This record gives sequence, C-alpha cells and structure tokens, in this order.
Amino acid sequence: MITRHIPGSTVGWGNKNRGNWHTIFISLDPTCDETDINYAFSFGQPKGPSIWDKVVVHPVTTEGISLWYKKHWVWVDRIVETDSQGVESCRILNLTILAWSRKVLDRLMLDAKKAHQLNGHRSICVYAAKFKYSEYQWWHMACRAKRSLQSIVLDPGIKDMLLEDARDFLASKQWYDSRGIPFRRGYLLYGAPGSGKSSLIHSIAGELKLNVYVMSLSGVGLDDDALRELVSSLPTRCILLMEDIDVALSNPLNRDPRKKDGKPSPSSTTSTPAPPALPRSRVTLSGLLNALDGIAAAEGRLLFATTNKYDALDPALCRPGRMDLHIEFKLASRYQAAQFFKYFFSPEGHEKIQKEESGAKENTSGQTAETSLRILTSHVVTVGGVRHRHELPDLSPTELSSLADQFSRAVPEREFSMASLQGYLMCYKADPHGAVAGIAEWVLREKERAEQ
Ligand SMILES: Nc1ncnc2c1ncn2[C@@H]1O[C@H](COP(=O)(O)OP(=O)(O)OP(=O)(O)O)[C@@H](O)[C@H]1O
Repeated sequence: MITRHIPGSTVGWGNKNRGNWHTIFISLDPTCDETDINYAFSFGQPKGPSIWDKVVVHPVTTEGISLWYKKHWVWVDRIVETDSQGVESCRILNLTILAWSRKVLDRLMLDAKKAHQLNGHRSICVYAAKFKYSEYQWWHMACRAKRSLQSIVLDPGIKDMLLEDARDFLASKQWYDSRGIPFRRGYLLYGAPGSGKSSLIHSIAGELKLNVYVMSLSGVGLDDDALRELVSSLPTRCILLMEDIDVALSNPLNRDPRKKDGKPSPSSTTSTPAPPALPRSRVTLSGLLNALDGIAAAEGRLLFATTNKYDALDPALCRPGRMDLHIEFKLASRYQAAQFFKYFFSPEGHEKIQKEESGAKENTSGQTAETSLRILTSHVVTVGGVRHRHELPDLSPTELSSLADQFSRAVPEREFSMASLQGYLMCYKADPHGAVAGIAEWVLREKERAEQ
C-alpha cells in the first residue's frame, strides 16, 4: 500500500491491488479545502460529469456510485469516519477499477488533474439543501462560471471591504483558535430586491474559490433538527447562503412555538373562518440560532444571509458573532447607473462577459476559451432559439463616458433597481446610443406603471 501526500494540498492518497481489482483511496483531511478535492478529482465537462460531481451528490453518506472511464467500470464510494464524539475526523474516497493494470487509475488521476487545470478554477459548485429520500441533504446543483467582481456595480468601497474582510477571516484560523473564538463569520446583506446581493455572494465565492451551499429556511419539511444536521455537515471553508432569511422567521410562532400551548390564537376565535394557511417552515428562531453557533455548527464557513426586510429580523439573529457585518443594498444611485452603463458597453465588459460565457459553454459544448475569445467584441443574442450576433460600435473611452453620463442623468437617484436597469439595457445590447435616447421615456413609463 502506498500513501502519498499531494504537494500543496491536504489530500493524501494511496492504493492497494487485489488481483485485477485496483483501488485508489484518497483520505481527505477534515480541514481540507474543497478546491483541493476538486483539484484531485474534478473532470471538467465536456468529458461528462466529473467524478467529483457524482461523488458529492452524497457528500456525507457512504452510498457508492459507478461510472465508466475509458471503457473501464469504476466504482466510487465514500467513507466518513467520525471520532468518539461523533465529529467527522476523516473522509475517504475509494475508487475501484477492474483492469489488467492499475495504470488506468494513474491515467484517471492525471486526467482529473489536467481537466481541472484546464478548467482553470473557472467555476464554483453550487449545492442546495433538498428533501429527498425522507431527509434533507446537500445536493450538487450546478457548476457555475465565476462571475467577475467587476461586473457588479455598487457604491465605492463596498465590494473591496467585503472581500477583504472575508479574505482576512479565512486567513485567521490561528488567531481565532488562540483566543477561543469560534471560527465563523456572518454577513447580512439586506435591502432592495434586485440590487446585487446574490450576485455579489456568487462573485465573492469565485474570488475566494469557495463552493456555495444554498438553503431556504422556508423549505417544506425543514425543521430545527434537519437544519442543524445540514449546517453541521457543511465542509470547512465554504459559503453557506441563507436566502430571504426573514421568510421563515416572519412566522410569529417561530420565536417560541410552545408559548401558545396549543390554544387557539385570537384571530381564530372570531366567527370569520381564517384563510387556509400556507405551508410554513417549522424552523424556530432558537433552532436557527443553535444551528448557526451551537456546538455542532461548522467552523470555517462564511455565512451570507440575505433579506429584503431587515426590520423584521430578531436582534438576537443579527448580533455580532452571528451576523458580523450588515450591508445595506439600495436602489441604484446615479453613480451606479453610469458605471454599469460603462461596463455593459465597454469592450472589457464584453470581454469579461464572453469569458464568463465561454466558461459556461465549455461546460456544455466543449468550446475552448481560445475560440470564444475570437468573438470578443461581438455580442451573441438568443431570440427564439436563433442566435444573432451584434457588433458593438467602436466607442472611445471619452464617448463612452459621455454616453454613460447622459444615461445616468436621466435615471432618478435611488428609484430603480440595478436589475431593472440591466433589464432595460438588455433591450439595447449593442446600441448604447439607443439606450441613451430611450431612457427618459422608459423612466416615465415605469413611474406611471408603478403609480397604477
Ligand atoms: N449592483 C449590481 N451590479 C450589476 N448587476 C446587478 C446589480 N444588482 C443587480 N444586478 C443584476 O440584476 C439581477 C438580479 O440581481 P441579484 O439576484 O443579485 O439581486 P438580489 O439583490 O439578490 O435580489 P433579490 O433580493 O430579489 O433576491 C442579476 O442578473 C444581476 O446581474
């Protein structure tokens, strides 16, 4: 049996052979960064779904899966070892292959490595909490192309502050340990819908090479126990995204469900029959707080919670230690409108969009980055399944700035969301002059619509 340590990572691996059965096992240190695991195991598309993609479908179960590699049948299973207190101590991936020679496995490892390098860490994996087979588990949903931070336009300083804070946190494990402070950090992003909260989180995940675990507290059947299980089974170093955190907790029963002792609420004593209640989450506030900072809560994770109703949140949830930074996202300022316009119509913006698109395309069609870079300044629009390519007019930086300035002057301060401005600009994908000419009328129309 050979055990080796992959340099620069926390993944150790070895192999053992029994006749024509060859097994390679990879023991994953519990502090292992998910990207290290990906490094060893991700097979980028278009070769087919990655081994890692398949394996992570059951991130904490030992359920095995099989797949084909170069006409060889490969059996992959996963073992989670726990210590005497039930805390995960080690994860092991076993890959077993039937072949004359174990060289196939070596090739598989090399291919995994090459494919991952080719993929250039261009994507992040998104997992969602799903209720399947009578329990909640993390399921691999998709690999998403990273979104450049530059494509998100906020008021100056916000992005850098958030990114720096998260970077600093991830590099400070020792500092937290030495002071006995739980190694966790929480960010609460709140404010107007369509102002970039989710986009920013995905972009930060890309910058920090962290996978994103998304959950909604209002999920049907989610209760305190399931929530605790989900949170405690998170890997170290990841982003936990709790979307619309107010939704479940707006239920007044959640603060303390036992208070009412099963007595009918005042509204139900009136003669008017109450409308049928919508299915509500069974997560209580205390259950949520326990999941976030109880003994079993995962360490090393970044929590991002989003809400459109900041005032509806309980102060206990928002206190430092749970939500360390609160960041308000407002409707678009004129500054944002101008910057977004410039990004949208600049060749660099297009370049970024093309690169992001090429990353996404590689995942499905096998197109290489080189091919897509050749169409840098053209824009691909899909209408009813037909692709049209629009050439972006050649604008000098001064012209672009001037157009952006005119555009932003027509957009009233803090009245429209960035999502709605994006929606408007999408109608003028390669026509910045048209976008400027039409904006005043669009603003009027939208205002009238809002008043109706
Ligand atoms: N500040 C921004 N900069 C660039 N694009 C933005 C910005 N805000 C929103 N968008 C665009 O608008 C769309 C919606 O954004 P996003 O989902 O991030 O908003 P949100 O604040 O999370 O919304 P909600 O609260 O409704 O979930 C995305 O396609 C995104 O590209």
